[in-house]
Amino acid sequence: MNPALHVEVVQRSQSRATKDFVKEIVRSFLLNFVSLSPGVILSETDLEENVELKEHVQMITFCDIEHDTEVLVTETELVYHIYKLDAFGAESDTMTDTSTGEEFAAADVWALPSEQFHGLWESLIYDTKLKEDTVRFVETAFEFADRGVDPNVIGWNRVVLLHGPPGTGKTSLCRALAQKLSVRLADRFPRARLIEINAHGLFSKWFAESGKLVARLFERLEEIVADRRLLVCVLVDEVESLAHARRAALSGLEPSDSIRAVNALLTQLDRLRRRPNALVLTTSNVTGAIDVAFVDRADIKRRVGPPSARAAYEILRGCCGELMARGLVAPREPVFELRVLEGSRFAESEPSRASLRLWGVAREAAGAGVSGRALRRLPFLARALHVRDAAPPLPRFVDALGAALRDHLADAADMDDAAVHAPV
Ligand SMILES: Nc1ncnc2c1ncn2[C@@H]1O[C@H](COP(=O)(O)OP(=O)(O)OP(=O)(O)O)[C@@H](O)[C@H]1O
Repeated sequence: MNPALHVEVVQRSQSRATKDFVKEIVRSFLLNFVSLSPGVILSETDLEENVELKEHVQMITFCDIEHDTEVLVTETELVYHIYKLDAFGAESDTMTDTSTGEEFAAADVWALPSEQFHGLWESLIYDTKLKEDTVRFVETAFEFADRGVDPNVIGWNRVVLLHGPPGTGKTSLCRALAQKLSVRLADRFPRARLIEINAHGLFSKWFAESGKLVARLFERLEEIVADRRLLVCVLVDEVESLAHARRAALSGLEPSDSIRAVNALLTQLDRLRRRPNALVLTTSNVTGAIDVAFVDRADIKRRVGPPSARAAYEILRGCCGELMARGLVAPREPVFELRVLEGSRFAESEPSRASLRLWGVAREAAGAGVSGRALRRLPFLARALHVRDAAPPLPRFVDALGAALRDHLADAADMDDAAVHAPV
């Protein structure tokens, strides 16, 4: 038997059916298939001919975690995850600065799986198995916690550190990971929350009060993690800012109670990671050692870099698809998958010309180390600045993307220049 294929099923919010019922109708629907392709998503239009599915199911995703290629239904165990999306978005856990009465969002709290993060996982494209490996790491860590494996005997913990240059998708990947875990671990944890701590804010403007704010924030967190059936993912973005704050405090630039506040936050996070239902997710733009002990001990440390040429091509291909679907680039025509493009059959042929040019843009972007964030902005810049007609054909739009990329690179070079010549 092959490794399991995970089938994620989004149940419609208004459906009152039980999970077992939904699983059964999806299972019998999938009996019609001989093989399934990991990564494929069946949306409303694909499901509308089946009356029951149409009523209860919004989307079915075959996850690409274990498999790269098509699998035969008869030879693969299908593992079903049925869930509804939370439509409410984040609630800010606000606190009040007692000295001024001002309100401050110390953390944003999301109920997972959230509608807001739906599709985020699929939208992140890396050439390596970064996403898949990270899920496996965290799942294994929860399995060890479940079985009570002694961390003194075998080194493992539930602290994730994603580090790398800005705009490479670290924060998005943390959110997507929390969402994925809420779906995959639903048997163990029927409910899940993502808590994004506003560490930057806690220690910049609110220094005088930050000790009290940290204490209150963690009192709330303690209440939340006390529920063992709740998965609690705590995200601390730009964790190096904590180390900076502490260093500034130690060097006498900041008042001494702020040292205590930063240390309190670190101690609390350290304590939190020992709770069997908690996961601490951290990101950093600094690649070297970060002066924060509990992060140093993170077992799940991954470097996230700018997209490779292949990943950049996939990102831009998705962008072109979206603009064609919205009628902003017309007519609709295929942008080929890279492996199809690489097959000799398509090389240099008319239908593949736009794709080949897009591949050229992707290679240029990757060669210059353009981030995923900047890549996702290129289509907007191309459309705003480099095409005049309402709906340009794809080849012209791809040329505009190339022009937008060159603008971006020239701007980046200007900024570097300005940084070099800026007064110190
Ligand atoms: N590899 C990628 N694939 C797809 N999209 C990406 C990729 N990298 C970045 N993006 C997009 O770039 C945007 C910025 O991502 P995000 O804020 O998560 O990056 P970050 O690394 O946390 O940045 P920063 O360090 O500046 O906070 C997101 O919209 C994300 O979708």
